[in-house]
Amino acid sequence: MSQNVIRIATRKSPLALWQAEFVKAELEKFHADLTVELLPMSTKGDIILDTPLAKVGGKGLFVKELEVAMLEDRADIAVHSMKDVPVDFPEGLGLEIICEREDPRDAFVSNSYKSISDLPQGAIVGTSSLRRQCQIRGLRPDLEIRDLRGNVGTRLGKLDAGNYDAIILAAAGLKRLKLEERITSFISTEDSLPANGQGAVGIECRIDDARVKALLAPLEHTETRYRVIAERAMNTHLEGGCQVPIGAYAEIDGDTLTLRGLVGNPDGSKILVGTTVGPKTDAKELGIALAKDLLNKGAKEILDAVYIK
Ligand SMILES: NCc1[nH]cc(CCC(=O)O)c1CC(=O)O
Repeated sequence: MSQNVIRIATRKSPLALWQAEFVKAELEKFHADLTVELLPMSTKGDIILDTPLAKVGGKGLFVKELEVAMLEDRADIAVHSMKDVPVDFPEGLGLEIICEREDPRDAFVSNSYKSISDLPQGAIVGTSSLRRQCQIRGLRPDLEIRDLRGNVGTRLGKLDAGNYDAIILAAAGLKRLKLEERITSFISTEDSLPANGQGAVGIECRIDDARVKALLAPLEHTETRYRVIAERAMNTHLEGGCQVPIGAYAEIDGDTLTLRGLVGNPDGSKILVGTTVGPKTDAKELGIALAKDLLNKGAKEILDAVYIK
């Protein structure tokens, strides 16, 4: 590849394109003579739209095609929402960069009600995330959760069509798409612990590509990396894919990292929580320690029951 071009493999959804454009702008800001090209493509996860995500299964539904493009040298990098990035990477590829995190919270969106607690008895809430479903049902067992698929615009359209009383989306996605005014209220991380990596964008590339790695280096955000490493380590140790009711959220104060974790069942009748605190440089160990703590409390039985369904 010519010395001053970087090709970004990206999904075609508005959010994926926003993220790719964001990385393009950042790269061009740091490297005045660099040309950044976007290579938009469809992934299996974009094509299978009529099946609930939890049933489609398969890690990396949204990333495989992008990875093949990098391995075949049709693209140099791929930009991902960290919460959708699988644990393992194909040989030759790695997650080189984690960019600064956007708002990690879940957002409550409704045309009629102000918040989860404002919803009437038996109201219908849209989400396809077992993690969100579990925590909402934990707060309000009377609510009815209905599946909600599609990209952010499609989901808002289904709310506006009257199919739901409220829907839950990641605040980061709405903010990035300049749809922040659709957020009725933010759900605190106490009421809905975010998914590991939520709100953070990561960049994958060929691990032996020194040229690209040097160009990407200024986009790294160290604090976000520690937080995401801790969250992902917890998830990995629990053997959680992206479609399980697991929440993991780390915050840093000075050199101290506090990681909170949650495992539950989809109907919210069982919810386990735990916290670990330690030096941020031990991020991975803190994540594993919290996973072990949750397993000791019975997380495995809860997760096994979810996987069987
Ligand atoms: N699961 C899809 C997905 N992947 C990343 C985001 C939002 C942005 C982010 O978390 O970085 C979303 C949408 C949502 O969960 O509402």
